[in-house]
Amino acid sequence: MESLLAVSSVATVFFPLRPSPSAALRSAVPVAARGVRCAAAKDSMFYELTHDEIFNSAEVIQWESGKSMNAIAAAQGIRIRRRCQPRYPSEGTGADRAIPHNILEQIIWDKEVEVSQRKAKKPLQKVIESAEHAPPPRDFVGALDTAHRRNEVPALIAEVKKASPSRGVLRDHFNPVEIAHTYETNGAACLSILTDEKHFQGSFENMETVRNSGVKCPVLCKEFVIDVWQIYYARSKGADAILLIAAVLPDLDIKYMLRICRNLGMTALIEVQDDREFDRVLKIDGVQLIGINNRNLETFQVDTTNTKMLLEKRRDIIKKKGILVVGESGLFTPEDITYVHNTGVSAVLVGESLLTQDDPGQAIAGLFGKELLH
Ligand SMILES: O=C(O)c1ccccc1NCC(=O)[C@H](O)[C@H](O)COP(=O)(O)O
Repeated sequence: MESLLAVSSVATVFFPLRPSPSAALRSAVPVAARGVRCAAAKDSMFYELTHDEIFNSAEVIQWESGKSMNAIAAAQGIRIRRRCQPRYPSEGTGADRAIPHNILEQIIWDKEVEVSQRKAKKPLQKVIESAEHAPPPRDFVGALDTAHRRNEVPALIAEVKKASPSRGVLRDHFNPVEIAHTYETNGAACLSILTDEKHFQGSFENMETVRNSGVKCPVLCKEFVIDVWQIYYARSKGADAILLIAAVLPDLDIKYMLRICRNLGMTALIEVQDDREFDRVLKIDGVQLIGINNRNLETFQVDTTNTKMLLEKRRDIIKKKGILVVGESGLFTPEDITYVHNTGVSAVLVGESLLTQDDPGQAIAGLFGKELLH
């Protein structure tokens, strides 16, 4: 344990934005070290990681042997770099670090600044305490599964987003509560609510207001998670599920964040976009829900054949593990829905094609070619 505590104090003191060797470990240790004694922390943050889980982790061994966060991530095929202060000369400080390579990297760099500011205002311990007073979490996967069986088409996760980097403003008159209610009335199984302010014009306030407005659908916090603080914060605002993006998070972060979600009663929707990410995620125990994004978050290109290409090779393992798969992005017509359904998805995540219609809820029947039943 000593070694871990030492590691943690280095990370905490010198690299406040550094989310590694994983955000998970760095966040875990200070909580324990500061003697947080609330139930959530006791159950999920520290005490549940066994000695073997911590010390057999290849990532920790790499980290302790001097590899940087970005080097560990790159070894897993992750191209998104963290803009933490360099710890080793090999991380570089040159011009290549000053300019993000793509929009996802820009979003993550902005998120590092945002999260550190939010944490300064409301430290983890306070957020954990707030999460204990949130409304009880709802069963996200159960709602999808039930809706899928009932309607014999993929269950709908209907997205509430005002704008996106690829499309700009989708809807001038944007009332998240109104949109959420019309989605629910017209058969959405779950809601996805963008919380990123800078790039999507979303907010945690939107999500909290919708969750407290009388909707019954479970709510996904559509956020760019880089730190466990965000998971507790999302729960404190009523989220039932949260997005974890494999293109951004190394395996150890995903494992640890999954564990935190489980202990909070939340579902993690783990998003993949290519073969490598899919295979990484399938090796992680306890994954219930995987989203295949048809949109390449680095180039914005949308290609619905991505779902088919990735799923057809992995049907057996998905079935064996009982994982529910969500087809995400770029779905506009009943043919698109049938196409991804035939590839094996049980749910779809749809934003733009609904939000650009006068009544996003009524647009659901047009998208599916029939009305969805509750
Ligand atoms: O939508 C974007 O431009 C975008 C850019 C960078 C990162 C994420 C982005 N979108 C998140 C999503 O994947 C979508 O909001 C979601 O899957 C719904 O897609 P759509 O139906 O195409 O709005």
